[in-house]
Amino acid sequence: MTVEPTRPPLAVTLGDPAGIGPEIALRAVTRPDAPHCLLIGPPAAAARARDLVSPKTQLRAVDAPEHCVRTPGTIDIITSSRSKVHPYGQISAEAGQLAHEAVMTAVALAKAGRVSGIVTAPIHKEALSKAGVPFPGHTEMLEKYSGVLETGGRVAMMLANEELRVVLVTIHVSLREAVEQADYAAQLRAIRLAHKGCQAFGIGSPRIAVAGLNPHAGEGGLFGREEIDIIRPAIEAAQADGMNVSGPWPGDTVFMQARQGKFDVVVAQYHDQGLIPIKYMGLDKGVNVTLGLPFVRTSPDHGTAFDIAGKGVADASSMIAAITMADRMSRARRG
Ligand SMILES: NC(=O)c1ccc[n+]([C@@H]2O[C@H](COP(=O)([O-])OP(=O)(O)OC[C@H]3O[C@@H](n4cnc5c(N)ncnc54)[C@H](O)[C@@H]3O)[C@@H](O)[C@H]2O)c1
Ligand SMILES: N[C@H](C(=O)O)[C@H](O)COP(=O)(O)O
Repeated sequence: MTVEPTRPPLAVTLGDPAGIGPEIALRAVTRPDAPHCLLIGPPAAAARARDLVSPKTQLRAVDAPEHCVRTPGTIDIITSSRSKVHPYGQISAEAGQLAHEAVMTAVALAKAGRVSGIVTAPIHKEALSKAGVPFPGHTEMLEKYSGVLETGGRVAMMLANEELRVVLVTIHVSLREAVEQADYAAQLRAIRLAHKGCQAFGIGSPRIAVAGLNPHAGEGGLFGREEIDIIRPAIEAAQADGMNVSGPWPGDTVFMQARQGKFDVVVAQYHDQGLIPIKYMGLDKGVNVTLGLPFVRTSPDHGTAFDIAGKGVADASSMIAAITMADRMSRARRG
């Protein structure tokens, strides 16, 4: 039976063709209970993944989301013209370029409201860099391509599972740069985006905890003054704006407290401070959400896993969770 879609599909980009992205995407979108999805990526990678995880599925090339028809056993795909097969597990400029192209296509469709949101399979940052793409990851790319920067906005990375939500003050930079970048404006921006992001998840007045930068949140200045000079003033400004925010809390215990229910979200100062607690709870559970965009974007919480690509053993749970969350968020946005 063919069902005419009533709302645009979710765009699912295939990520780096040398990684597990195509296979987890195929596994996720061919589930019987999956929402309507449109794949975007290189045709050879899609066909190889289909052969690996869902050989009976037909891939149908379409040139626009409006031409998608939801048919059991068939998945629509917008393909790039090139169809070379990339060896699994190898960093290459061409694979990075193909991954980048898919994201650009998806963003253009999302900005025009022609897809309900974007779910991105993992890209390899070194491949992206080899391809000359001047962004370390999707988040920075989406901030630029979405037009958010032009309107004076910024985005933030949130990672969430069923027990914990984390928003980062700084993302893909060295630890040294993270300390430099975690200034007053960055603190306030992350707090505000965490506040709005939680509201989008239905939490009216989210309890936001801000983690300190230094051991024991600086221990009154004994281990650094960032908490006193930068983080606390930003928290006070956010409180004056009516947000339910507290801290700076010691980073080694604040995630445990949030998981126990004391906070709805933790604002973490740098990448590994925030993502280790989430990933340690299981790569199968977390979802990466970009806050501050004019459209929905989610992603699994893991990378390209070159070590297992093509072996058919990649766990698609996080990809499935990312698609489920994007579907839920896009329905909530549409009302
Ligand atoms: N959303 C994204 O685009 C995204 C997210 C994280 C990392 N990355 C990038 O991916 C590349 C590789 O990163 P990494 O090696 O640090 O982390 P990784 O998440 O790719 O792999 C870490 C370990 O977890 C395992 N693993 C990951 N996903 C799995 C899955 N679905 N099923 C079973 N096992 C899984 C891998 O086999 C590996 O042993 C890097 O370039 C990194 O920046 C991209
Ligand atoms: N920091 C993310 C993680 O570790 O899961 C990852 O690198 C993906 O980031 P983007 O969504 O910006 O590609």
